[in-house]
Amino acid sequence: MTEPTDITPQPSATPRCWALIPCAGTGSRAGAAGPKQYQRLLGQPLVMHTLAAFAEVPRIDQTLVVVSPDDQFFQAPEFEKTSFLIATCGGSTRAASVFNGLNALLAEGAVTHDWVLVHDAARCLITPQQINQLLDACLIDDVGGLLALALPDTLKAAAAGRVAATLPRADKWLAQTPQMFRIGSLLEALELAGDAVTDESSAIEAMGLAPKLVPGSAQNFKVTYPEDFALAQAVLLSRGGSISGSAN
Ligand SMILES: Nc1ccn([C@@H]2O[C@H](COP(=O)(O)OP(=O)(O)OP(=O)(O)O)[C@@H](O)[C@H]2O)c(=O)n1
Ligand SMILES: C[C@](O)(CO)[C@H](O)COP(=O)(O)O
Repeated sequence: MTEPTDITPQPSATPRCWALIPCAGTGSRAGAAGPKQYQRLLGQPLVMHTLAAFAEVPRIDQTLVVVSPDDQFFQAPEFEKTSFLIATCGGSTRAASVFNGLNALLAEGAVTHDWVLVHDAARCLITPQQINQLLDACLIDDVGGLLALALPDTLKAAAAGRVAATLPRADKWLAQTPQMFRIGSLLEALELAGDAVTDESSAIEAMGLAPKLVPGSAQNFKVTYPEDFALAQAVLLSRGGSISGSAN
């Protein structure tokens, strides 16, 4: 008698790496006319600079951009033949957008054992080299990790607008993105953590795990305030970028 065939889905021998780009924020602190991720830097929408970096990393199998349900930006004809996927499942918080995006990845054929690199659309100065450094550090790690910057300045605690204390900073890091974890672990962690967490690492930490800190770059800042647009464009220019398309 022949053994029954086991049709239970098995984790693939080599897990795939997906990128998930939360792009559903309103950019309220940036003071622009519309969402900051679509403001032009060197003539290109900010998020296109972000996506260009991921497109240059062969180990990223597929990139999914999470936008708000009413977002029309990627419906323009020029995006008909793009290499990335769009999911209109953005939520009211970043955590909700990421959670919904992870489920969209599973619907696209990802499995829970695969890796996901979650990266803010608004961090448009990320480089393929930095993404590769995170991959190198985390693909051999049980938990995963994130790009982060060791605190470069003296750290003060405040009370009513005055210094209350100078804090030790040797163990302090600024969290950046990408943040890289197994899809299944991150889904479970976000489900437990809820909407309050502001990054993926916080959710994983709440499960009692210690993500790896991978040194990033000060240039990988998040465009957050009005003055950040000019700074980001200056960095792009310093890397040899030139104005293309219609400048803003
Ligand atoms: N509901 C949300 C909120 C944020 N984001 C995304 O998460 C990234 C980082 O968030 P942040 O800089 O806080 O963006 P905004 O929420 O857009 O900015 P603000 O807080 O100033 O309104 C951005 O790429 C943003 O588009 C998202 O996908 N869904
Ligand atoms: C995820 C993040 O980029 C880490 O620094 C950041 O927390 C997201 O920004 P937010 O303003 O906290 O939503």
